[in-house]
Amino acid sequence: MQLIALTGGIASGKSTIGKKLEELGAVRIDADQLAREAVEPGSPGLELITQRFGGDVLSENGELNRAALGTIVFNDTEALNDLNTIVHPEVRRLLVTGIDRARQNDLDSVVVYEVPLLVEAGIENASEDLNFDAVVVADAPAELRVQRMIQLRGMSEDEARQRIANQASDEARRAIADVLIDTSGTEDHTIHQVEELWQQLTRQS
Ligand SMILES: CC(C)(COP(=O)(O)OP(=O)(O)OC[C@H]1O[C@@H](n2cnc3c(N)ncnc32)[C@H](O)[C@@H]1O)[C@@H](O)C(=O)NCCC(=O)NCCS
Ligand SMILES: Nc1ncnc2c1ncn2[C@@H]1O[C@H](COP(=O)(O)OP(=O)(O)OP(=O)(O)O)[C@@H](O)[C@H]1O
Repeated sequence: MQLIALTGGIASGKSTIGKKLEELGAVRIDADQLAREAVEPGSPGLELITQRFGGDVLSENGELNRAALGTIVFNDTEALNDLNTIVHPEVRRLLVTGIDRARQNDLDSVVVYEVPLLVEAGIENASEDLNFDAVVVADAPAELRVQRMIQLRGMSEDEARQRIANQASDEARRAIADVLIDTSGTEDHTIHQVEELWQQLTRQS
């Protein structure tokens, strides 16, 4: 089994790359998805969030109101740290379960862990004991990512900049990259690089 970390800033194209790798045969594990599972209704994670942030972060049906919580935590570093402390251990547990499952299903599988926060506090320890075979970084300038968030996701410019301000710098991510995928061009350009990466990965195994 090969374990690949796929990281990048918000709206850098991680999902575009992760989905293509999955199409080519990789097992994709998405940290954002695991973070959602960690706070499903009835979960200890959601209970802890309600204790810390109050009932206003729940919607009427008892689910997490993500927009409300996002507005709080992306404007308050301490609140974001508290949220990370609640959610990240459970993400980590779900990740290890996912990796074990992939290994049991196929010893030769290529597992791609798509994780926005690999170099930030909370998740960075992952690289030490998980032993990634390679770290792939989706790389596009922050300004371009702001434009994507505004145009494609309907975010305000302030919101988009706040999200970026709460993440590591492009330089910090580049410093841990074994493979850099330039996502500043067309999607076809990105996909082409992913196909080349897949060829390299499967030649090795
Ligand atoms: C604050 C929440 C509810 C906002 O939800 P929302 O649906 O608006 O965003 P979503 O979860 O889809 O995340 C979108 C992107 O925001 C960025 N982001 C999310 N969480 C964080 C964080 N803790 N720190 C910095 N950036 C973050 C990432 O680039 C991510 O890909 C949610 O992001 C959350 O629960 N975050 C804490 C858990 C976490 O760290 N998730 C990231 C992967 S483990
Ligand atoms: N060259 C490119 N490579 C990848 N995505 C691109 C490119 N050009 C434009 N895009 C668009 O930019 C957006 C990138 O979103 P994507 O969900 O792949 O990023 P992400 O890094 O997973 O974001 P998030 O951190 O929010 O999960 C998509 O809407 C995609 O269509």
